[in-house]
Parts: sequence; C-alpha cells; structure tokens
Amino acid sequence: MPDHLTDPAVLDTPLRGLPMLPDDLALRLEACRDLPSLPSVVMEVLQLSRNEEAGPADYADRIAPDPALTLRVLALANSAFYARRGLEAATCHEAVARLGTDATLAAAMSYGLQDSQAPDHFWHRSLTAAVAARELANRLCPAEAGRLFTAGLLQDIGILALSALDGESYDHLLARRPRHLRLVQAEHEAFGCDHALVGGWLARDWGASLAMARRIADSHGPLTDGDAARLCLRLSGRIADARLAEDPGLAFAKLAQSLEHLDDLAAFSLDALLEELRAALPSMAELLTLTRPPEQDTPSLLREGKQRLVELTLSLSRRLDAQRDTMDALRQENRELDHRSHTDPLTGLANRRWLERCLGEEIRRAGTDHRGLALLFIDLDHFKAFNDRHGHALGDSVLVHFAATLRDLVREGDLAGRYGGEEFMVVLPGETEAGARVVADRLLALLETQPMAETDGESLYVTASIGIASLDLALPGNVAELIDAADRQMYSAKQAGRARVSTARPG
Ligand SMILES: Nc1nc2c(ncn2[C@@H]2O[C@H](COP(=O)(O)OP(=O)(O)OP(=O)(O)O)[C@@H](O)[C@H]2O)c(=O)[nH]1
Repeated sequence: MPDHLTDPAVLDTPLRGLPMLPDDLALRLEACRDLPSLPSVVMEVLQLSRNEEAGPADYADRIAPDPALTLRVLALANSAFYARRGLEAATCHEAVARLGTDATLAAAMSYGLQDSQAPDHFWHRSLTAAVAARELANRLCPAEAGRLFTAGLLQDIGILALSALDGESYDHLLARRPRHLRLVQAEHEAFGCDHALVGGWLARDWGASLAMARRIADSHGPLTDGDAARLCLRLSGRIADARLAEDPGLAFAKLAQSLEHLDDLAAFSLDALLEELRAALPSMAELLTLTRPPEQDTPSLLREGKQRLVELTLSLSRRLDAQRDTMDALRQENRELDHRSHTDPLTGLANRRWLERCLGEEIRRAGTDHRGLALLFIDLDHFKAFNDRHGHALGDSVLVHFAATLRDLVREGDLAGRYGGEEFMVVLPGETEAGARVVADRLLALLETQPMAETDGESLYVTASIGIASLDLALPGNVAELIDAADRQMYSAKQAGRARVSTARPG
C-alpha cells in the first residue's frame, strides 16, 4: 500500500486537505464534471418525479445505490448555498433532506448514463461494499452506520473517473476484473496514484466534505490501525470482493482466515460474523436488477430526463413568479402598514409619534450640518365653541381642510403634522426664526381669505394661534425642549388675543 495514503502527516497536506495528485491528472479531473449513473436508478427517479406525493426520503431511497448521483447531491448539500454551519450532510438521506425535492431532482436530472465502459461489476461491488460497511458499522460503531454506507458506496468512485478520463485502456483493465490490489498497482503504474486518492480528490473537488473525501482517499489503508470506522470501510471492499467471487464460500473462508489476527474483531466469531454479513448483502438477483433492468433505451431515457428538467425549470419559475407576487403584495401591505403607523387617520398628515421622531432626526442633522431648525406650534382658536355651534362633524371637516392648507403651504423637506386634537405642528429644517415667521404669517393670511367649511351657504373661517421656537445652535436642545418652547409661545399668542404669531425672539 502506498505510504501517502496512510501517513497522517501527509493526509494533512494543506492542498484541499488531501495528498497531491499528479499534476496532469488533477487538471484532467477538474474538467470531469459528469460521471455515469445507473439507468435503473435514473428511471426510478424519473418515475418518482411524476408523483406529487413523493418526499425527500423517497428520492434518497432511489438515489442511494448510485455513487455518481449520491456524490452529486452530497456535494450540492455541502456547497456554500445549502451548507449549515458545522453540520456536514454525510449521507444521501441527509443531503436530500437538506436540498428538498426540487433541488434534488434538478441535481439528479443532470445525469450521464452508464454505458458499456465501467462493467456491471463496478456497481455490484460499490453497492455490496456500501451495505457491508453499514452492516459492519452496526456492530462496531453504530453511530457511523449511515456515513459508512455512503463512504462504502463512494470509495471506488475514482474508478468511474479514471474510466471517464482514460477510456479504453483503463476499461480494458477493468473488464479483466483484476483483484482489487492488482488494480491499485496497475493504476499506480499508469497514473502515479490509485483510484482511492482520485475518488477522494474528486469528491473534494465536487464539493463533498473534507471528512468524506478523506474517508474515500483512505479506504485502502491497513485493517490494523485501531479505528473502528476506518476498519469497517476498509474491510467492506474485501467483503464485497468475497461476495462477488466465483466461489463466495471459499472466498469468505479465506477472508475469515486473514482476519483472525484482528483485535477489533476478536469479540466476534468470525465465521458467524461473515455469515451474518453475507446474508445481509444484496442478492445477485438484486444486483442484476440494478444494472440490467432497462426496458427503455439510453437515448430515450436521456431525452425524458432532459424534458423533465425543462418541466421542472418551468414549474420552478412559475412558483417563483407566484412567490414574487406574494412578496410584492406583502411588501405593499407592509408599506401601507408603515404609512398608517406614521399617519393621522383623519387628516392624512404625519401623526404625533412620527412628528417627534422626525424632529429628533432633524435636530441631530442640524447639529452635524451646523444649520438652523424652526418649529411652528399651531392651535386653532375657539375650536370648542366651533364644535358646539356647528357640530363635531363640521369640526372634523375644518380639521381636514386646515390640514390640506398646511400641506400646500409648506415646502418639500418641511414636515407638517397633527400633534393632537386641534393642534398642528410644522417642522422647518434649515430655517431661522425669522423665516419661520414668514411661513406662519402666510398661514394666518390664508386663513383670513380661505373658509375652512361651509354650512347653509355660509362660509366658515377659523383663526389660529402660532408659537415659534428655533434651535439655538450654541445650545442645541432636544425634542421635548423644542416642542415645549414652541408650545409656550403658542400660549403667549393665545394670551395676547389669538389669531397671531409669537416668537421667543420677536422681530
Ligand atoms: N371636531 C373635532 N374636534 C376636536 C378634535 N380633536 C379635538 N377637538 C376639539 O377641540 C376642542 C379644543 O378645545 P380647547 O382645548 O378648550 O380649546 P379651544 O376651544 O380651541 O380654545 P383655545 O385653544 O383656547 O382657543 C375640544 O372641544 C375638542 O373636543 C377632532 O378630531 N375633531
């Protein structure tokens, strides 16, 4: 066994956390984006895709026997887009549960199909080894059983990659069904490394977790390193070889002999253990159904997959459109709610909460920009009497008209609002007290000429008392102080006879 696969120091090589591949092989592998899948698995996934009720677990069941599809969903589930912090999707079921059915189906539909290149034996060995790894793990390290099934399935994925890269001569070698060790030696001679490292490297390159890539790269290590999970994986291939040998009975007997010295298995009767494992492995008939089922020919299967992918894309985009509509409606609703929470329902002006919040922001901005700020506090005069005389409804209508007048009067950038009852406020950013006075005078003049209501053909006018306060730049105040100052000025205007303006600094 090449040292680099078992030397932990080498396994810690920073490059992708794996030993280096020969340069030319690494470059060629980088271009390898597609490995063949089993038509039987693809057909089942296609069938499932027509069943609306099918959930992630159904997809995972179908995909789990196929190394290339399993690696594809694992890589996608651990990609930056789907990854959950610190949580590796380590089995096909975990990956599919994370991806959901749409993404799984899209990943599964972009398959290439197995053609004659990698012989059936490859798939038989992969699935048998996967089941063997899981069964062993159930006895030695049960918590790892799911991961070890996946690692068992993927441990020889490098064979598919080398077959895809090197076509004929490698397939020739495979077709002769060399013993696994002989295959490994031949790979070293031809490529400078073996399929375990190629598989680990490919898994990492496609985006599977480093832990999974290491398990694959490490799958040819010795049985005696004392780690139960590694033992399960490394032994699984040998069990698969025995199961698929021409004389399985003899092969299992030889295997039992070679394992006698293993301390990790000392607690078991080896013959009994291997017999139990043998019974749990897929039967030859099951394996043949996996690799030789298709009634359907390859081109029509590929065609159907492509068509299903288009349908899936269309249905996804339809659903996306529907989601976008829902999002738009929600955003609109949100805007309306937001607007309502800022607005006085009767007049449509800013409400007290919003006035105070904006005033706070403007005070801060005035401080940083070193500019002035003025505030008008407006109170309609004798409004109680108005209500008493003309009724509350007409009083409301006055408030609405007054608000409209105020809105028309102020400039963009100013803020007019209803502070409460018959009290209004105008925030004038950048304005001096003198400038604010001009605005206030203009308002009073408008009230003299514009009736705010009509009843029985009679035009009804109102007057207002206006207090002005402005920010003293040398001594900037806060919201409450500024409002209080303007309110006091408004009160002075009332005291002075109403229908007038009062400022702290007259003139
Ligand atoms: N129609 C109507 N009236 C309101 C509304 N909010 C407050 N008022 C009335 O406004 C009146 C305010 O009365 P006062 O605070 O006594 O003041 P005033 O009568 O305007 O007298 P001065 O402010 O001293 O000029 C009350 O009668 C309130 O009922 C409203 O939304 N609609």
